[in-house]
Amino acid sequence: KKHKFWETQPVGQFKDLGDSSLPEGPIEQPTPLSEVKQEPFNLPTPYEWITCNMDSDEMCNEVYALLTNNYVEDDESMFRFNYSKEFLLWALRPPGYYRSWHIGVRVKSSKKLVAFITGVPAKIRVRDTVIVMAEVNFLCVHKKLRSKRLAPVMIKEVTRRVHLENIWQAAYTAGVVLPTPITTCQYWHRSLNPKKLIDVGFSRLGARMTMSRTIKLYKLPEQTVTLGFRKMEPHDIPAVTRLLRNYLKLFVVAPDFDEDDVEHWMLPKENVVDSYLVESPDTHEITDFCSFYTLPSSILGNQNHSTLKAAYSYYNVSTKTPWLQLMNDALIVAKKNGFDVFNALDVMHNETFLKELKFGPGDGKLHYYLYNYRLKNVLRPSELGLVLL
Ligand SMILES: COc1cccc(CC(=N)NC(=O)c2cccnc2OC2CCNCC2)c1
Repeated sequence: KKHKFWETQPVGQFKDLGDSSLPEGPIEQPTPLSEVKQEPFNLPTPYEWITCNMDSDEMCNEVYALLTNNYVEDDESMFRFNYSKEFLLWALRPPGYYRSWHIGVRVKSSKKLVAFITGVPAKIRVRDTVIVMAEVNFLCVHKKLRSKRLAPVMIKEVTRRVHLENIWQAAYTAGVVLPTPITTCQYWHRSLNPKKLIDVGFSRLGARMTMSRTIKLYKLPEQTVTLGFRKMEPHDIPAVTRLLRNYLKLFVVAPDFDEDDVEHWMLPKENVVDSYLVESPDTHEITDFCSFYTLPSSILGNQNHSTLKAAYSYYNVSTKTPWLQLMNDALIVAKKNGFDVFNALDVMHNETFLKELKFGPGDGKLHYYLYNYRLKNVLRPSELGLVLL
């Protein structure tokens, strides 16, 4: 039976897809906190829950090792996401985070960490309503424990802990189709180091293309071209917040960032997130913004390379600098910082630059989901203003 678990959950069900009588909004009403299950769900006997204190370097190392060896791989199992420790600390400790939402499963006898799931709180606007949701991420079960039905109980446990904080909605993504996507995005890749990408099998040499012709095709200038293009700094937080809030209004689902959020999510952090802006030389107005996060992938089984250094497009705003020029400057700085590839989803206005800047379509899709919130219609990716890590 497909989706045995998801058919028991308050999510849009495939059978409801045609039913326009169902209203947009929460599927289940909040329950009184006294009625939320107070004790953790039962795990199979050999396992126990552990709340992962990411402030502990030892625990952070264990989480890092579990994900490095057991997290998401591409469809051909050639690459595996290799989130860094500093990235995980950034991703899991935003303003207002709950340590209790960093959930591990370990073997009672050996104390070995064998599974993980997380939530972080986020203010997300859906049309005109701002809702505090949990962004659920990093669901990982050790390769040796797959198909033991651990994932459903981990999802129920993170949901229970989210409910205990009086939060009733969540947002998450998956590479697989579950009931029911609010939108399905195509991912795109822009080669920055085409020789390495072809060596490791990420890309293939185009038909009638030589390696030197391919290198030439993807060549980028040494310097950015936009006057006033510079790294974001702390004093830019108010202006970047205004720019982002004004831009994200355009989308049906988007984060409702305040200055504390912008400080955490957008200020440059080495090896984690890069952000640049365009400050008009005469008026000193901040007119444009671009950002990307650092998510390397382990290369599985290649003699010459062990890591693919990938940049992932994050939030970008163009009000004066043309999209093509702004994003080409982002590619230029990414190349200068040693990234091998620049990835982007076809969300927001990204489709305006993807083809022109020589992005190629990836071979997979990323589906977005809301938990306990029904949308009347599926969204186009260009109506989505939310990028999850
Ligand atoms: C290149 O190494 C990979 C290692 C594992 C999986 C994939 C394919 C893939 N599944 N890619 C994405 O999901 C993806 C492609 C473009 C932009 N963001 C993405 O995912 C983000 C957002 C969701 N959480 C993972 C990172 C690629």
